Amino acid sequence: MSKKKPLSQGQRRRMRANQEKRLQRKDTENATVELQDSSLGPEQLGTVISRFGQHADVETESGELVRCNIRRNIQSLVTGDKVIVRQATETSATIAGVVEAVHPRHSSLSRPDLYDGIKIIAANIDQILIVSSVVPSFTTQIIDRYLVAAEDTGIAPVIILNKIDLLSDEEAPQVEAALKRYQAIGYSVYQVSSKSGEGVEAIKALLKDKVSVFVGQSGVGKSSLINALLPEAELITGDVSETSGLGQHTTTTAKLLHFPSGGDLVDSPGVREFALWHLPAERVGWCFIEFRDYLGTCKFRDCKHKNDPGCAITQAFEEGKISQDRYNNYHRIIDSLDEQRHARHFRNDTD
Ligand SMILES: Nc1nc2c(ncn2[C@@H]2O[C@H](COP(=O)(O)OP(=O)(O)OP(=O)(O)O)[C@@H](O)[C@H]2O)c(=O)[nH]1
Ligand SMILES: [Zn+2]
Repeated sequence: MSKKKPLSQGQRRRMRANQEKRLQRKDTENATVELQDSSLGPEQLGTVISRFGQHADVETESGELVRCNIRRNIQSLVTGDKVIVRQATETSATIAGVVEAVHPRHSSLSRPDLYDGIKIIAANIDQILIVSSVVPSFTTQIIDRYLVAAEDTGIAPVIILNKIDLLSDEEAPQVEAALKRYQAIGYSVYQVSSKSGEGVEAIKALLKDKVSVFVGQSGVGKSSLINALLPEAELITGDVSETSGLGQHTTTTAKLLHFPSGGDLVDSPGVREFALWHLPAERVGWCFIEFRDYLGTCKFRDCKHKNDPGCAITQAFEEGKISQDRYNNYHRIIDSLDEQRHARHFRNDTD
């Protein structure tokens, strides 16, 4: 008769751990079964209207807004995502559906995040509307920074100059010339006044059939412009607000809204603050779209495109193929990125 050897402490521990794992697995299996048992309907296509914690508000193809649980295997889910949902057939509970899967994104907006490195804040955006204003002063520096940030995402940027009711005859020629330079390199430019309504119809046409975000510095008139286009919008303020009777939650998360004249808006304080953060210098050059033809043809691979011998960018600038303004703004951006990097370096040193 063979006598079983008593288990060692280590073996006991391992066995116990395995049992616990098995039980946990059963738990999750049960949870899934429970959801299936609560009679979920067929799969439908939907769009994430907003995401908060473990839940998402999804608009189904039939236009219904459904608060959903999110399947655990879904790694990332943000406003604008196209999803497959199943709705509970008996919908007395607040949570009335499940997000089963996410379709691949054609674009995403992200911002730096203290913990994760990069945090995606919205998906499937078609165009970034860069709002600038003639007041307090018109400046291409800011526009170019936003253009670079937009080009980096691969989402098409459009330039909107707001408050044209305040444009003086004195300033007008200089502003017009700057806008023409943007058109010459391929950007669309719109001039509006959210106050007088001038140009607003053209913006409505621009928004149709697209998902747009408005970005720009504080005070340029983003809220005013959105109000002119979306009169019934509960504009995003970062306060707690209600979403279609589905209960209270904080809407600092991006939210998708429909324009009555067609097209969608994705908005949040975070989206509006979308800006240039750290990009490698080569990437900044590529984001100046008229530089692309010349990139890679400079004499030195690490060319700074400044006083370097054999620089194709500087040559193009000298030949008038790149404007003085854009050339200067490129160097301003590169210099400011260098400063940021130094500041970060210094902070890290003192940690
Ligand atoms: N004259 C004039 N004033 C405008 C126009 N659009 C906005 N304003 C004014 O500009 C100021 C700033 O407008 P907001 O819409 O709050 O600007 P914002 O870009 O949303 O600003 P933040 O909320 O700080 O990001 C307000 O006093 C508006 O009334 C315009 O077309 N013409
Ligand atoms: Zn160069």
